[in-house]
Amino acid sequence: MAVLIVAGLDTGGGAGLKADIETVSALGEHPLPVLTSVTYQNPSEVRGYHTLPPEVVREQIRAVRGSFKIGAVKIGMLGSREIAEAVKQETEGLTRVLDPVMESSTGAKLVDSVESVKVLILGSIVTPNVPEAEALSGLKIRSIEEMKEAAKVIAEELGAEAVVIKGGHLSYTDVLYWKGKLYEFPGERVEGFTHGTGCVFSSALAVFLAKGFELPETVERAKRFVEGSIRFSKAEARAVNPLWELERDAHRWRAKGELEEAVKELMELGEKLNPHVPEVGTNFALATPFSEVFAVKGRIVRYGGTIKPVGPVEFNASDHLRRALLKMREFYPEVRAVLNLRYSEELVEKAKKLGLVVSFYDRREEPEDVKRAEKGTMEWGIESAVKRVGKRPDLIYHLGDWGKEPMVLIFGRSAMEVVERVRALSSR
Ligand SMILES: Cc1ncc(COP(=O)(O)OP(=O)(O)O)c(N)n1
Ligand SMILES: Cc1nc(C(=O)O)sc1CCOP(=O)(O)O
Repeated sequence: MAVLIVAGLDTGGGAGLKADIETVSALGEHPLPVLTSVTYQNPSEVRGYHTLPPEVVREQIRAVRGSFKIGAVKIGMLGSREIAEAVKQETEGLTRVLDPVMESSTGAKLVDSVESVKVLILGSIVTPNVPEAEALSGLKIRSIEEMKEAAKVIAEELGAEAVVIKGGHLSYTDVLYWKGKLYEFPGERVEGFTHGTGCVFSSALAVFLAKGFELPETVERAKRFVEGSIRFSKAEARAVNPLWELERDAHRWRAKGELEEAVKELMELGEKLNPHVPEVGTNFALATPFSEVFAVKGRIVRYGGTIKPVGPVEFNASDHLRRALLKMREFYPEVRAVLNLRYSEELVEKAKKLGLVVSFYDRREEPEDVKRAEKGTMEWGIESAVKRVGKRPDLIYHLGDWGKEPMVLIFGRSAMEVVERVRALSSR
C-alpha cells in the first residue's frame, strides 16, 4: 500500500518530508513524497523557506495518484494558501491526515496564515498540538478538559472528520474526538530529542489508517511509535528517529552475536582464566549503540579446572556490569564492553606493564548519601575512577568492603577487545 506525503523539506533532516518518508518506510508501506516547500533550518532555528509554485505541487500529486494504490495521505507543511487550495483539489476522495503545521518548535512561522491551514480541515483527520489547537479553535487550553472542548470545536465548527490533540505541551495525554465520542490516550514523558514528533505522529497515523485499523487503535499505535522515536533518538540528529525499531532490533541482533562469539573465545582461555574468576562469578556485558546491554545469564563460573557460562547471552542479564558500562559510556560512548575479574595486585601490575590505563575507586571515600541509596555505589565508583585518571580507563579496580569482594573491571570498545585484554592479562 502507498501513502502519499505532502510536506516541506527540513535541511536539518529532523522533521518534514525526510521524517515522513522514514516513518512510512519503517512501518512497511511505500512513501510517495510530494514537496511543497524548501525550508532553511537546523534543529535550533528556521532561517526561512521558499514555497514551490502551486502548479508544481499539483503536478507531483497528479503524477502518482493514478499509478499507485494510495491508502491515505499525510499533509504537513503547506507554506501558502495557493498550495493548500491545490492540495485540497488534488487529494479529494483520499483519507487525509492533516498535521496543521503553523510554527516550528523554535517559534518560526511555516505558513502564511492560519486560514491557509483551515482550507484543508473539512473531512480530514487533524492532528494539532496544543498551540495549533488553540489557533484553530480560538480557545485557551490549560487542561485535558479544555483539550476536549477544543477538539469538539475543530470537528463540529470546522468540519474535521476527527481531531487528535497531542498533549506533549501539557500532560502527555492525547485526546481524540471522533464521531461524537471523546477518547483519552495517556502517555508519559520520554527522554530524548523531540524535533519532528508532529511529523512522525501524523505519518504513522496515515500508515495505520492505510493498513485498515480503526481510528482509536491507530492513535494508540502512532503514539507508541512516536514514543519509541524519541527514546531511541540520536545525539547527532537532535531529532526523533523514525528508524528506531529497525535500528534497535538490528543492533540487538548484532550485539548478541558479537558477545556470543566473544564468550566462545573466552572459553578457550578456560584453565588460565579459572584462578581469576571471583567468588561471585564473572560476567561479560556488551552495550548496543542505544545503550541496551547484553550479558551472560547466571554469569561465568569456575568449573573443575576451567570455566563455564551458566546460561546463554541475553538482554538485561547483568545488573552490576550494566550499570558500570552505562556510567562509563556517559563519559566515553565508544566503550561498549566490560568484564569483571577477581582483584589481585599482580593483575593490576600486569595491566600497567601492558600499557593499559588503570584507575580505581575507594569505597571508603563513598559519600554517606550514596551509601544509603540502594544502587548508587557502582555509578559513583566509575565516575570517581574516570575523574581520577582524567582519560579513558581500560581497567578500573576497587578493594572491596564489608561483604564486597575486591574486583577488577576490564573495559573495551568491542567484546573482542576485552577478550584480547583478558588473554594478555591471564597469560603466564
Ligand atoms: C519542513 C518542516 N515541516 C514541519 C515542521 C514542524 O515539525 P513538527 O514535527 O511539527 O515539530 P517541531 O519539531 O517543529 O516541533 C518543520 N519544523 N519543518
Ligand atoms: C557481583 C559483582 N560485583 C561487581 C563489582 O564490580 O563490584 S562485578 C560483579 C559480577 C557481575 O555482576 P552482574 O552479573 O550483575 O553484572
